[in-house]
Amino acid sequence: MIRAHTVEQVREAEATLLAQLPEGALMQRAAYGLAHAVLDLLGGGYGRRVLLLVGSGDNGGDALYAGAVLARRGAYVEAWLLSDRAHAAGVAALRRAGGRVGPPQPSRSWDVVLDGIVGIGGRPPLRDDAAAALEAVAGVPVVAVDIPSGVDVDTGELAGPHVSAAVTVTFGTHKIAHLVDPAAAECGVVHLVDIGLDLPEPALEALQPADVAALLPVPGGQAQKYARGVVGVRAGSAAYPGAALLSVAGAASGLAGMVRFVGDPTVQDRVRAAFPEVVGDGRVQAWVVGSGSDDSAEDALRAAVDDDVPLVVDADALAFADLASGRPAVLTPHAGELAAMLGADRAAVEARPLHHVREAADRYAATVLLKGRHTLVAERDRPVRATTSGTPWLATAGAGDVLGGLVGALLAAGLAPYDAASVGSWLHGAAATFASRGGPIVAGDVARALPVVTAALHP
Ligand SMILES: NC(=O)C1=CN([C@@H]2O[C@H](COP(=O)(O)OP(=O)(O)OC[C@H]3O[C@@H](n4cnc5c(N)ncnc54)[C@H](OP(=O)(O)O)[C@@H]3O)[C@@H](O)[C@H]2O)[C@@H](O)CC1
Ligand SMILES: [K+]
Repeated sequence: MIRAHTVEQVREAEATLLAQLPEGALMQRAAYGLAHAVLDLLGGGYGRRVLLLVGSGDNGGDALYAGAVLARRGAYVEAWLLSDRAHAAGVAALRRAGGRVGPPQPSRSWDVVLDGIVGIGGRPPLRDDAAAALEAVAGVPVVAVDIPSGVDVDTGELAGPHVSAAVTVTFGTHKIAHLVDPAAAECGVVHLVDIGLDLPEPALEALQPADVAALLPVPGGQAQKYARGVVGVRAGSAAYPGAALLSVAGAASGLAGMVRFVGDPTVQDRVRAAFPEVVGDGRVQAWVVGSGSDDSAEDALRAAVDDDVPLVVDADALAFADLASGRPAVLTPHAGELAAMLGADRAAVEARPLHHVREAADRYAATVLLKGRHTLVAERDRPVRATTSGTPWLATAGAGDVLGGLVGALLAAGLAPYDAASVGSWLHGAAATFASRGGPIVAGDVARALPVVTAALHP
């Protein structure tokens, strides 16, 4: 599991550890980890040209000490101090190691910039001098120290000019901005340096393959189809038959024992032709409702709610999500749908996805899965789960229908809504990555890749 903590949690853990260690020890751990990540990125130190952007806090201190390590490895290192209160011992260490301190020489070109402007002590927006420094080095790859300066650490929101990093080297634990967009998209590859912090329950987490493998219901030797769970799909319409086919494709991933389909008769024929294993109405352990349902969405959701089993509420049915409130249910909006559910603007949801997904989980008393580059799953009193599997090629028509069906299958198989949503989202992203191999995909490819990706979890 990748765990992310708030600034306050990190500060508390840091204080405990600082009291037990000699002065400066934590910063030395951080700086060594940082320097080695830079050496990895550059393929060595000798002859490389490194510019440090140094603010007034310990984030700048990390950059200065890492700069000293790099200078001792033969790099040419210059520190551009953005404050006259830069970390004094760090400045002295860099000078002793042969680094130069002062405004950068205009003619010089840089292999890498270390962003030590602000870390977890920064309060966006960045000050003008810091923003001007970033402009001056535009185009040079940046390694962000702890956090790309200018992003909001605890929310993942952006506020004005900020660093776009190739690599972010963070310390002790991930921070929320490393996992939540739009900030997460500015972090590049995130590298965690263990500095020995003892941390509480995280504010946010991201499942890793081993977590998904542990949560996934796997049939035992005595399994039979009904006991493995039956998932029902109420989706599609004469106008949108494809949505039904893709929802069923996700549901028929093999993770539940059986799939039922209920819907428009013409759509039903097409579903049966494409999926001979799918049967008609009857008892289910979970319903998936809404994609392509057009104006039958409300009736379909009411019928599903009457069965009193866990639900996936998707697409057209989200307009009636109140019906699922307080029930075991996963609501699966994209940003536009979530905006409509909350009476907000789509742009506001995209700028503050974490805030809005939490608000929806609270308002609807349900599990809310907000689709996006890093999908978020929120439920009251639980850490939000961010999905980091996936590929940009997954932004394709019908992919959401497959996801809804898949989450429904996991609910039917016995996972609680929070786990079904986050495990389903992870598998969906992993299947997309597998199917894509770096190239374009369609939604059906994602569904077809699900069994392979699932099998790979239990080698
Ligand atoms: N926690 C840990 O376990 C460990 C932490 N470590 C490191 O310490 C870092 C935290 O250091 P920190 O607390 O000194 O704060 P930091 O992020 O350097 O910035 C604060 C300074 O920035 C300034 N400033 C504020 N807003 C600004 C803005 N918008 N634009 C421009 N400037 C702004 C503000 O200046 P002032 O307002 O006082 O002028 C303030 O003094 C952490 O991220 C990690 O790198 C590791 O060494 C070891 C383990
Ligand atoms: K930084």
